[in-house]
Amino acid sequence: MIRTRGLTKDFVVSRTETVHAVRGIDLDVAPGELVAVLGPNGAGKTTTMRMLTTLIRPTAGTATVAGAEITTDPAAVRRSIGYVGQGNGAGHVQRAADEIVAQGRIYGLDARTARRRADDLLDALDLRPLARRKVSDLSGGQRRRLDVALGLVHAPRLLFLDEPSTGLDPQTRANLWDHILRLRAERDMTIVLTTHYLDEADTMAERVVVVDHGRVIADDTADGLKRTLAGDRLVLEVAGDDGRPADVGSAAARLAELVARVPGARDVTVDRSAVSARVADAPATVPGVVVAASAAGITVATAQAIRPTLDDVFLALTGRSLRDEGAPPDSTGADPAADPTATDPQTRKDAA
Ligand SMILES: Nc1ncnc2c1ncn2[C@@H]1O[C@H](COP(=O)(O)OP(=O)(O)OP(=O)(O)O)[C@@H](O)[C@H]1O
Repeated sequence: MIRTRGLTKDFVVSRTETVHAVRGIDLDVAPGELVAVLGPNGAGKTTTMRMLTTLIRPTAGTATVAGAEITTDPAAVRRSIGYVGQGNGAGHVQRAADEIVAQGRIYGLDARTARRRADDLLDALDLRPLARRKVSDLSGGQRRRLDVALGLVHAPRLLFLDEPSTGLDPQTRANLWDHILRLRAERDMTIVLTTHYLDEADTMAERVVVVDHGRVIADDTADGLKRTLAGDRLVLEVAGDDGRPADVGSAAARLAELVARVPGARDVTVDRSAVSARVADAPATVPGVVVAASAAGITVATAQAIRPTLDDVFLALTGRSLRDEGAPPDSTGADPAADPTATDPQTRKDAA
């Protein structure tokens, strides 16, 4: 459904300053996949999505989206895709239902089909009671559902969602996702989304593509990434025979030796009565270690199997936390984010 090779975007901000927003991305997305693109601020997620949706032209590289080349046949790409951007695309004075119909008409649907599709989407996205409301009167979550309806009115095979749930409360996010996943199942859609929410990428996506400084630095299932890049952590607490610190310390040291023998165990550390280690599968490791400890006369008082998060994955990959917002952008000059007038000449041309 998507194939990119060496996809690159430089923004020439001034004669002395070029932002290397996307630095040669190779990405393949199969039909029906749900892929989350994850990365810190300024990583190049939106720029990549804007190239794939033909809103801006790449500086270099190739990309085929839904069977059409983005630079030579952008109209064919646009017919096959839906795009829900970061801002609210919906106008402010139209009524919700009219907005969807108008969008359908823009995509070349005849009036009847546009109305029928709008009707279906109002039901599917729980917008029916709001159909006659002005867009400006809708809440953030309702607006976001309307945005999704606008992205889906021409029944695209491929849907791009740029941070679909940013700013929504947890319940509204969950509700929006229920709707999106149901529609995806009904229509057999391919979905590519960007998100800042690690849990969202973790639970919704079958595949997570981690982007940093304009490059793909990891690409796997969330579980695969965690297994190979972060690993589980095992934390065991020993109980001393009579509670004396010396006994506890020596029991912990002996337990650490046992843990170190677990195949694949690494970073084994002892902190007073606690032994901690990285292992491939912590829950599966606990019983064997507890039995071996007991056979050696060591009582394990508590055992915790700690699964890594995608943030641990990002930390392992980059040494930074994804939760630290405001990662510095890559540029050969000053920070373009500091200059609100900085725009890409190509963007201006495309927007015109
Ligand atoms: N029109 C533009 N002109 C100049 N620089 C730009 C332009 N658009 C994006 N950039 C820069 O390109 C880099 C990548 O931006 P992009 O919006 O793709 O990041 P992102 O990963 O989507 O970030 P966020 O999570 O904050 O939305 C940033 O350094 C950004 O400042």
